[in-house]
Amino acid sequence: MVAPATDTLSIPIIDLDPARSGSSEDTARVAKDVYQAFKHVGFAYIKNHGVPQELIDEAFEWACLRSIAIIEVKLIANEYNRAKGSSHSPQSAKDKAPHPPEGWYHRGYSGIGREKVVQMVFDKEGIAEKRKTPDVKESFELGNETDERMPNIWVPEEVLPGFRAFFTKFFEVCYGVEQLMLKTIAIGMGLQEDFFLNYHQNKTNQCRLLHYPPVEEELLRLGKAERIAAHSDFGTMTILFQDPVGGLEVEDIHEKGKFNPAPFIPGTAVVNIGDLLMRWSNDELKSTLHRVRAPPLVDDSGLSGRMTRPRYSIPYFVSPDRDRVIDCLPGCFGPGRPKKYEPITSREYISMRMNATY
Ligand SMILES: O=C(O)CCC(=O)C(=O)O
Ligand SMILES: [Fe+2]
Repeated sequence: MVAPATDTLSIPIIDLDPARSGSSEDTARVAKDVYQAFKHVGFAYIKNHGVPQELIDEAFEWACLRSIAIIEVKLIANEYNRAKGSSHSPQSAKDKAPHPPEGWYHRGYSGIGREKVVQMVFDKEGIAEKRKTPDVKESFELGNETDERMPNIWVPEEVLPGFRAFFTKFFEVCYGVEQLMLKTIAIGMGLQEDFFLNYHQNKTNQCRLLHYPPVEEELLRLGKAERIAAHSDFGTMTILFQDPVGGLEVEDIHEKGKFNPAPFIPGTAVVNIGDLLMRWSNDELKSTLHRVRAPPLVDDSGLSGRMTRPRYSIPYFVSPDRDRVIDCLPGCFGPGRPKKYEPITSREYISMRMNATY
């Protein structure tokens, strides 16, 4: 059943449960809703997605308290250090897992200002210009434990015991959501149900722990600082868990440049289509621009110098296996509907976009 999130917000809420446990008619109904959402909005909220709430809570606990946040980690780390008689500071813990200099090798910890998300800007000068307005965020990236091209870069076990084991499990559970979504998208598009699954065998996905520290609200509103600038995601789709703070905004499909809030809705994850699936479908499914700005004001007292609350989010980026060629899907081109894009491998496209952000 699809329900609008609010009167003004066009992102539908889709219950995945019938597609998991219902009849083939139930699955077909969910698949139709998923297809409509991605065709008309590019975004959907999914509920009964299959990631238990306790696991999500624990993931945020790691992100907020034990992993990447600076202030909170200090407290935890100090307690931990006292107990262990060791001398790790939280910053040095993060510095023990640094993101490599190459943009494409997207693993490990990136401090504030390290990554600057840009939208289709690839020339050096253009990128340098964009970097003048930094993204005020820090992140930790991890992927499939068996990925040989991009091995994970973990904070050492003795510094953050249990972190690696937890996120290895979390990553696998998210893969289950991915599989269900890929199946419903394929059915919704009239393809064999395992069509996309066959392109996503190697779990070349990426899970990211994002922390946007407090920043002066006015700087965000004036565009002098950004949390994450307007961009489209690169791969097949993104499954995003967000905290209740808010700030995620999605471009209105009918009005370029107008961004609508995508607030936290308890019990849901946000799913959006990435560029590769848009290319694959000859633009039938939309890779919609989105960004993170200041969360909505609770009271607009106009005080300057006011700080925003920190925001945490955990996106799981789904990409096709690296060597697979993404070419226009059957049924998405024909007489009077030419292919809009050249075929490209998943690796080529994603590396090109990633390299522009570091
Ligand atoms: O923090 C968020 O909600 C958005 C993150 C995002 O869009 C991204 O990392 O691509
Ligand atoms: Fe994104």
